[in-house]
Amino acid sequence: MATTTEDIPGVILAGGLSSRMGEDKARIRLGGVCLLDRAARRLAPQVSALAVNANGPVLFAEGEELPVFADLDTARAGPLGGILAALDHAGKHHPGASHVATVPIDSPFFPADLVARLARAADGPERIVAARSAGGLHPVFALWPVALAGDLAAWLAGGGALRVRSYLERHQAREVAFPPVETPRGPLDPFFNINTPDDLAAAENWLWILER
Ligand SMILES: Nc1nc2c(ncn2[C@@H]2O[C@H](COP(=O)(O)OP(=O)(O)OP(=O)(O)O)[C@@H](O)[C@H]2O)c(=O)[nH]1
Ligand SMILES: [Mg+2]
Repeated sequence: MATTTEDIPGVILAGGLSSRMGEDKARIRLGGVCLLDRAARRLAPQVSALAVNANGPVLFAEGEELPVFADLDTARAGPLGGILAALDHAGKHHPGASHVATVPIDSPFFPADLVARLARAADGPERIVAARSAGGLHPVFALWPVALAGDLAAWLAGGGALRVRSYLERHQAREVAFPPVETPRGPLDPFFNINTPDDLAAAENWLWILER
């Protein structure tokens, strides 16, 4: 099976607490554009439909109204809670889709060929495929089989580890390696992640370098 991107819906994971940032990361601006709009712009051309997982109000600065859904359980289960909600959403709204693509809200430079390359590595309807770079494994940048919705729900309900990595190991996920982005100031990890105000300042700097 080589999954094509023709029927892979995408979900932006924005359901976290943003505690290290101190304010909702979906709303903070990078180069004048809020992170939610940046993620949507980058993921939209790669997927068949786009939606947002969030546990609070969502504001679309660019006027685009995307479907928004919360975690199924009010107990915070970390990113896996958002991924389960994404599988549930896909099962209801995209019955032909075998996989859902997820990206986090806080990594604005992710590859334009992310979903296509992950999809090429999906060799079966129950295969999870996650992204890797020189910085390590990035388990929230992944393709998730809709068929695993029940298994993931049971794993979380049964007290399974909340670490996404543990779930990937359980299912022998495949990994796809992505190269660094070459810039005049050296290599940039395409999965650079904004968790703190310092990270945001560093991202502003990378954006300036990339847009020169
Ligand atoms: N749905 C959902 N998503 C989550 C949860 N926790 C984290 N995420 C998402 O998982 C991705 C990685 O999250 P982190 O950057 O580690 O955590 P965060 O909650 O955003 O920020 P911190 O509170 O500073 O750790 C982001 O896309 C988050 O929105 C959760 O409990 N539920
Ligand atoms: Mg993060």
